[in-house]
Amino acid sequence: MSWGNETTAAPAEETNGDSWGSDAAAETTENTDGATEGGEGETEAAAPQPPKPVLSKEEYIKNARNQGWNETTAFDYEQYNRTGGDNADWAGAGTKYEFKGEYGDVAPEVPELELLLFGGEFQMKKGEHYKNLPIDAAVEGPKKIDPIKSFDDAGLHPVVLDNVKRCGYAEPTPIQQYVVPAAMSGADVVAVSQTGSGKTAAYMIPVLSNLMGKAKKLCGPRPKYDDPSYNPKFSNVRAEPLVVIVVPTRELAMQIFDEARRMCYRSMLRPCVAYGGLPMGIMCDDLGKGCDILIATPGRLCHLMEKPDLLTMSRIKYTIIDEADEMLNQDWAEELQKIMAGGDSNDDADHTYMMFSATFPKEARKMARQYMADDHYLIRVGRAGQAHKNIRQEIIQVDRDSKRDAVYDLLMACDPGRTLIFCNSKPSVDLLDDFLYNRGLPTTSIHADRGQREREDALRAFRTGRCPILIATGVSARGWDVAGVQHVINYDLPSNMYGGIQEYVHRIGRTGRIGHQGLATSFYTDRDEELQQDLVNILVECECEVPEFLAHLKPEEGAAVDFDDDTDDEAEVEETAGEDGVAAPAAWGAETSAEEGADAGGFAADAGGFAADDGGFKADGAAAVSVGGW
Ligand SMILES: Nc1ncnc2c1ncn2[C@@H]1O[C@H](COP(=O)(O)OP(=O)(O)OP(=O)(O)O)[C@@H](O)[C@H]1O
Repeated sequence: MSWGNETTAAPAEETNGDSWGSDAAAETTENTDGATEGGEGETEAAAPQPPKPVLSKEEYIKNARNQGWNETTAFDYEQYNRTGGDNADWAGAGTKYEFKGEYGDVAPEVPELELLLFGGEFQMKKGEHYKNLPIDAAVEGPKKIDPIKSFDDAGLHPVVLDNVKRCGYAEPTPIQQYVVPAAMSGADVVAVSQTGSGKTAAYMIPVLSNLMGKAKKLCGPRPKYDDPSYNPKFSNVRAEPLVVIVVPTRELAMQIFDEARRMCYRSMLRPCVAYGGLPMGIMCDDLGKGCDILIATPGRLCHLMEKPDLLTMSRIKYTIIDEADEMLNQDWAEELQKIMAGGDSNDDADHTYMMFSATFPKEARKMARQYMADDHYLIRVGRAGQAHKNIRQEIIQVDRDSKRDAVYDLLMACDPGRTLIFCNSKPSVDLLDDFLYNRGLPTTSIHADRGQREREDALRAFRTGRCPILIATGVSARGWDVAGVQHVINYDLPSNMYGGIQEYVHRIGRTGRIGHQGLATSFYTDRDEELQQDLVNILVECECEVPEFLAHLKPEEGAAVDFDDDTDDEAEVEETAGEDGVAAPAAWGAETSAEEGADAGGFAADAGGFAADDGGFKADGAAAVSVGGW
């Protein structure tokens, strides 16, 4: 596939990353100064590589075009100071369905908006390797959950069901099968499943469905547009949301806002978004038109909570924390405390809390419990922190000084396609962007020191394929869902200081989403030793090749991988406490099979799957159900 100008507008299906790319990694190691293919011994024995010819800028550009990479797009950074950037709208000001008072129970369709929300050629479609997603679910909670087998049988509000179909969600993913009924029951939920497994819709669908039936009664105030004294400058109302969804990054807030706009289409519920960098004027104007669902980053939300004329949290019924382990991090402690207390609504018995993530280390699990009702559900598909087999992981040993050349060679050896490159520091992002751009590659970059306009433009350029190579710091990329990312490159592996193995799982999870395949290549240097055992464990679990230089860390033939983080002490205690035929809690790391669930005296629940050969799930998943904590 080429990335010429025509291809940038190609439908997502054509660029869905299903190809594993070429054998680029192997080729690269041969091409790269100082980069090695094999073990340390081999490095020492390798003959010195002849120096590479230095090409002129024009020659580099020509080579990049010959390889199929499209034209580079120069960003005029001065422009941001002059005009505020490109002329596209702020993502936070995205158009949404505006329900009018005169509508009856069935609001009319708006074809242009429908096209905008659901017809996006860059919206992700389910991939053909969907059946590779883990299906084993472990559920702990007050009651047995009957997983939903289809959205039609889930008892959803018809408007939500319609919107689910418009999104092209033919059947619920494994995490949705359990979370939808649990959340519809009004219970608190903690849910963990792999990257790209549909956690956003898992909470959005049941929560909006629950509210839609009572929307007329519950919706927050709206300006009195038909009042003769209405004045757009002064007639704004206070935002009184029913749902608050808190996410750690601005880009994720915009993305979840998009999902909320889709699911609220033709309903009375009005979603708004608040994130740092979005001009206060635009944000307040939108909040002032009425807000029922608020998606926000923690800093901006806390800021708004101090302005009671703009926002009250007193009517919140659902508080949802996405990327919960990141949000439970000490860095956010103050904000999270404030948000979870929720102003005057905290004692409201009618208040549901939910937390979601792909990773949930022990420490975060302990903290999460303090916010949840005693009878909350814990729903886990696969192991917490598990990557999945749709991502082929390759680790290349590279000399630290040769990384730039190595990444250039790697890109030039790959089929052009959306590629996300992670560095650990902002200066590294800038330097690498300059280096690759000057070699004719269509790069753009994003990190926390960039202005919001630049960040939005960079992500838009990446999404549309205008700049198919995006270089980023890791933390900002949690949760990103961009169609057609076929390659993730860890230019720097995330050492423990940068989030360690959890961060690695989130980063590589930007590819291989919802049944697509993808490639993740990581450069390993002598500084990455602290990560080596965790890396090998993940590679073995996902049946990826362990490179020769790490082979000594593989578990003995036939031995299970030892994940240090599998169980909670509390869970171990409760394992002996099964009562009335109800199973003890499933350990965090353990796979729970139907047989195991049944043996443990639990309910062996059908995962509600579909035959594997039609691209769906195998119907052999199970849930061990238990009472108590996790
Ligand atoms: N039932 C479904 N059928 C098909 N596609 C779906 C379904 N549910 C969600 N999707 C799509 O799957 C993609 C991934 O979903 P989402 O971003 O919610 O994953 P996630 O589990 O939150 O990932 P991460 O842990 O990386 O944040 C999205 O593009 C979404 O539109």
